[in-house]
Amino acid sequence: MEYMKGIDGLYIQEETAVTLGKFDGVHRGHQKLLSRILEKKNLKSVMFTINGRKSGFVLTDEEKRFMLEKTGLSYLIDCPFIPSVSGMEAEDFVREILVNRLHAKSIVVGKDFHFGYKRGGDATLLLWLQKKYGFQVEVVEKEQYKGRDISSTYVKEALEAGNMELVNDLLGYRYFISGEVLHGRRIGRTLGMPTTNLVPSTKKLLPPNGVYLSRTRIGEQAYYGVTNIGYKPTIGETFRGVETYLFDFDGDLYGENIDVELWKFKRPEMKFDSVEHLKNQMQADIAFGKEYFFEK
Ligand SMILES: Cc1cc2nc3c(=O)[nH]c(=O)nc-3n(C[C@H](O)[C@H](O)[C@H](O)COP(=O)(O)O)c2cc1C
Ligand SMILES: Nc1ncnc2c1ncn2[C@@H]1O[C@H](COP(=O)(O)OP(=O)(O)OP(=O)(O)O)[C@@H](O)[C@H]1O
Repeated sequence: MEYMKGIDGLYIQEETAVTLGKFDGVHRGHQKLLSRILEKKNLKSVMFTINGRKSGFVLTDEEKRFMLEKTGLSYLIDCPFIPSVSGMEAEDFVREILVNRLHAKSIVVGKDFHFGYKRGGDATLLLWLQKKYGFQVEVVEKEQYKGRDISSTYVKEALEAGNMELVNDLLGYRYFISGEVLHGRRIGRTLGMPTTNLVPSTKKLLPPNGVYLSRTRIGEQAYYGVTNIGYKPTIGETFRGVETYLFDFDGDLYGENIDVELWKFKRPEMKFDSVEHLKNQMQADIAFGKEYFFEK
């Protein structure tokens, strides 16, 4: 997969099948569009992403790239929402970008897709322009879950509520947090519970602080465990971290990149009056997690 940022110098020689949108989270609805462009074997597949926000993403840019890399997508275009793009009239965008620079022969969008200056363009306009510019448009019905259209907004609502089962159903894969394993204060070790600490990107949208049942991917391996998200109020930390106790793991992970999938919310993070009480609660969390993963 080739990654391209911005539209300066943007040019793809080959003929393409393009899908357009924000694509935060690459949820099940987005995946439907993606599979349509990937089906067109005689065309290169292009995901044209455009997003104006600076933070609060279900997937960070790196995580999105990691996910899309595995799908066989040919090109990922990351276009900032700058005036030279957002100010373009819809048809100008189609002609200048999609036709002249990307050689789009197939365009796939969801039913409610809007683009161009003041969201002036939509799927109907694209259908209208098919003949004039020699491409074919496919307008995809919205993928639903329990009677509601799946959208990034829906995923974010579920995430903010800590409803990981719903988040994961909407995404069609398990929500995860990527990062490098850093050194904690090494108190975990003295508690008999060594943990992996990572500090997520400030752009990453996290569920509420608390303890979650998790599965951590490390290269080709995966380990079940329990993860605490928060500031560790008992010992008082200055940053919001993601800390995981891995079941049945013994080794050194400092410096490794890991992906922590969150499966289920267990309890909110709490401030304990002693480290001993915290330790007892952590042991109870671990016992709960082991029962969930290994005895269900
Ligand atoms: C499963 C689990 C649950 C935790 N729950 C809490 C909590 O409720 N309150 C808290 O202050 N810290 C909590 N922590 C964080 C501990 O304070 C932390 O693991 C310990 O102090 C070691 O930190 P260190 O890795 O920086 O040495 C939890 C950690 C884990 C792994
Ligand atoms: N549930 C869905 N089913 C099919 N297509 C979808 C679905 N959701 C979005 N799309 C399409 O995927 C593309 C990217 O969508 P985009 O990320 O911009 O919106 P969204 O997922 O609805 O998020 P938001 O809630 O931020 O509007 C658009 O073409 C959109 O119409």
